[in-house]
Amino acid sequence: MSGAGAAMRRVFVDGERAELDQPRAAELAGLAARVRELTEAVVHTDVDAAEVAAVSEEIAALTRRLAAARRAAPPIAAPVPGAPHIGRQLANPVTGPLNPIAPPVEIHTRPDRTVFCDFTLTSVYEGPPGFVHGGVSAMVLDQLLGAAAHAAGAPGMTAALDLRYRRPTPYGVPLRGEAEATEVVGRRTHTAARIIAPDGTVTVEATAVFVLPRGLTPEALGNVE
Ligand SMILES: CCCCCCCCCCCCCCCC(=O)SCCNC(=O)CCNC(=O)[C@H](O)C(C)(C)COP(=O)(O)OP(=O)(O)OC[C@H]1O[C@@H](n2cnc3c(N)ncnc32)[C@H](O)[C@@H]1OP(=O)(O)O
Repeated sequence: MSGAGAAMRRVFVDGERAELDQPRAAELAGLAARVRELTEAVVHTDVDAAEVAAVSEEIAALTRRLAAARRAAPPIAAPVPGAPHIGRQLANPVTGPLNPIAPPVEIHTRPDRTVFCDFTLTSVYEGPPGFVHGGVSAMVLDQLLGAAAHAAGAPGMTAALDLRYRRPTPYGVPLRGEAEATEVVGRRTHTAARIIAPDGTVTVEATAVFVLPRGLTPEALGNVE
């Protein structure tokens, strides 16, 4: 086996990546949360030039301190019996608590194997003035659709993603994402999802096809019921 399937096998099956226990993951999640606040402060700051220069220097020094002990690749969470595999990618750009660029979005699975998330995007994700960037909506939906395929017991990589932007998506307000698998055919899982604004308006609809890479089984990836 080669390519993505082989890489996933090395990380999730053979345990090639560093696996963090919960207390260590929580420490680093706290660090990432502070960096998210920093990012927002940078986007909105109006301090004077001297202060910008001084803060830039301090941040560069902090970066050097963190880089003093650097992993070769992002770590994953140690497996927890019964917990979904999806939660193991701690640095995922959508859901990863360790990744400052992730909102992060927490995805939940219902007993009927549909998935949902409640999340708020800040103005750092602005695309058109006052609204969420369409690529950011796509990224959240891709992850949510992937989670729906996973929840259905038929995970895979995104092979096709189709989006319909019905209305602009506001930021700074609570959004709801919903997704479900609609059909599983061999290694292919068809899924559908949407983002819903607080007034109930569906702002973005998406469908996607996920394909399990050749040579991998859902069971091999673990935690698929
Ligand atoms: C395994 C992962 C588990 C991870 C653990 C759990 C994670 C829990 C949630 C995570 C959620 C993450 C959500 C973000 C997920 C990404 O971001 S993935 C990154 C973006 N995607 C990629 O990089 C994929 C790149 N593409 C590829 O690697 C390969 O094209 C694929 C998708 C693996 C397929 O390769 P292949 O197995 O060689 O494909 P092939 O044999 O030609 O086709 C297999 C079947 O799929 C169909 N198919 C192939 N491409 C398409 C297409 N574009 N449209 C429709 N059908 C297609 C074929 O027609 C065929 O169907 P059948 O004839 O069997 O009915």
